Amino acid sequence: MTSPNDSNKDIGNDDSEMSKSAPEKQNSLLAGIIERASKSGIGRKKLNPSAVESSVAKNMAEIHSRPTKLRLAFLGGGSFGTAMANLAARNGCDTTLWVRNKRTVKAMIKTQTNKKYLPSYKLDDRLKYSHDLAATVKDKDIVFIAVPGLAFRETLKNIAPFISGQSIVSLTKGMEKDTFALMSDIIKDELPEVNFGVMSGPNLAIEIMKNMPSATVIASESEPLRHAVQAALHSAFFRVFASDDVKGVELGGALKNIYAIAMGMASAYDVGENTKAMILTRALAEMSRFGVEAGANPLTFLGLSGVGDLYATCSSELSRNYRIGTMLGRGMSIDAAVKKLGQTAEGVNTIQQVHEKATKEGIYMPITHALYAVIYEDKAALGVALHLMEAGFRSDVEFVMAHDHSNAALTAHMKTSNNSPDDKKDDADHK
Ligand SMILES: NC(=O)C1=CN([C@@H]2O[C@H](COP(=O)(O)OP(=O)(O)OC[C@H]3O[C@@H](n4cnc5c(N)ncnc54)[C@H](OP(=O)(O)O)[C@@H]3O)[C@@H](O)[C@H]2O)C=CC1
Ligand SMILES: O=C(CO)COP(=O)(O)O
Repeated sequence: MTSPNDSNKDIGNDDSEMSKSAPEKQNSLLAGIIERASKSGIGRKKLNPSAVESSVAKNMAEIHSRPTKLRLAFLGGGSFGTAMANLAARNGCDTTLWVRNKRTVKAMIKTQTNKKYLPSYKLDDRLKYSHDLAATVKDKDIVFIAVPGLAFRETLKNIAPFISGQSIVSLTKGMEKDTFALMSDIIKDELPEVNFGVMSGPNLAIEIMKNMPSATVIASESEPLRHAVQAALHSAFFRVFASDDVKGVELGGALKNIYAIAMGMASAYDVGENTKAMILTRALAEMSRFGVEAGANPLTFLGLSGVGDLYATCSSELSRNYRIGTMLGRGMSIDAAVKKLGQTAEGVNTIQQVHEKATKEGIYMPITHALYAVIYEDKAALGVALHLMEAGFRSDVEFVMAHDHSNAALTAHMKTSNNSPDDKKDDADHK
């Protein structure tokens, strides 16, 4: 099994990428796509490589010959803010990336790289950098925010004096500490007049920097804002889909971090594919159950921001949440794991928020509660996992067949005759 450190080596040492110019990188990537596309036709209808090539090339040429005139600010110089700002600049938008550290800004201007978070990737020449928050935000069409959830409210308060008609789009996949507020809630609190949206999907920043085809979702009640975000970021390598279910899209991005930690932990125990599939699918059940209680549409969880992002983060060591889980599974404490990671892992706070909220409101979230017990109550992981497996009979997809209470009664009956008082208590907690 690869260790978190091994994966960091992969991430940081892609020197061949650095030495290539942007057109060279695009050409070699295109060649790779064309080669894979033509191979995929073997044994069936053969694809004509030149047709694929000309259609992709036409798409790229169109994008670059029609640069949108959108003026964009991206706040947050971590991996995701940088990756998204780079996409927008490459699409021809007038784009400024705000970074809080003055020295980092100087270094970025000089090297056109983000040495701390994306060290191997040359950023687009047209991307501008600034340490001046007011100047970055003023006179922009859209302000994208990609700071950690714990810094989101403070960032909004700081930009509030300079907001006069700009739209705000949150790229953050977290929750506020202790308030259970999502980023859209914080925007409504701090800037009640503003037009806003949230963007979320399976978007591992490094893969985006490598131009690996990816997709995301912009959710907003405002159709013009949805279209503007699509125009700003859409390219041959990055598709932007639209939704009007803000809550559902945002919760998909925030909740999946919990299960990425669980899956990282499971991987440290070398579990099989059946087990991973069970965790992933029951995680999706928990996410949609929780989402519905919060007013989201359960079908949203079947989209890119739900199952899409859940899959990406639960299966990749590029996910920081997954790496936290792996470290926990190997016996490290949560504090030590967070320190070693040195980057944002929103799931660490989200587990606590969701555990508390679900307990208070009686929402059935067994995986979240189990993970909380292991991380914060020092319960043995294997014992907790066994206990989870012994939980009562339930229906598979609750929106197809509602949970059957006669099964719950049967389970309770079996437990009373077989199990210990502790099990009884836990079972009752879960109803
Ligand atoms: N990375 C990814 O693949 C993806 C991340 N996201 C989400 O984007 C958000 C940001 O993540 P990401 O970019 O990866 O995080 P990183 O850990 O890579 O970077 C965090 C950035 O935020 C800055 N920052 C921290 N605190 C503050 C503050 N109080 N005020 C201003 N800036 C601050 C950090 O600055 P400094 O370096 O000075 O500490 C750093 O530039 C998260 O919610 C994450 O879930 C979404 C999709 C994909
Ligand atoms: O949200 C992400 C990918 O979609 C990034 O996940 P991590 O924050 O776990 O790295």
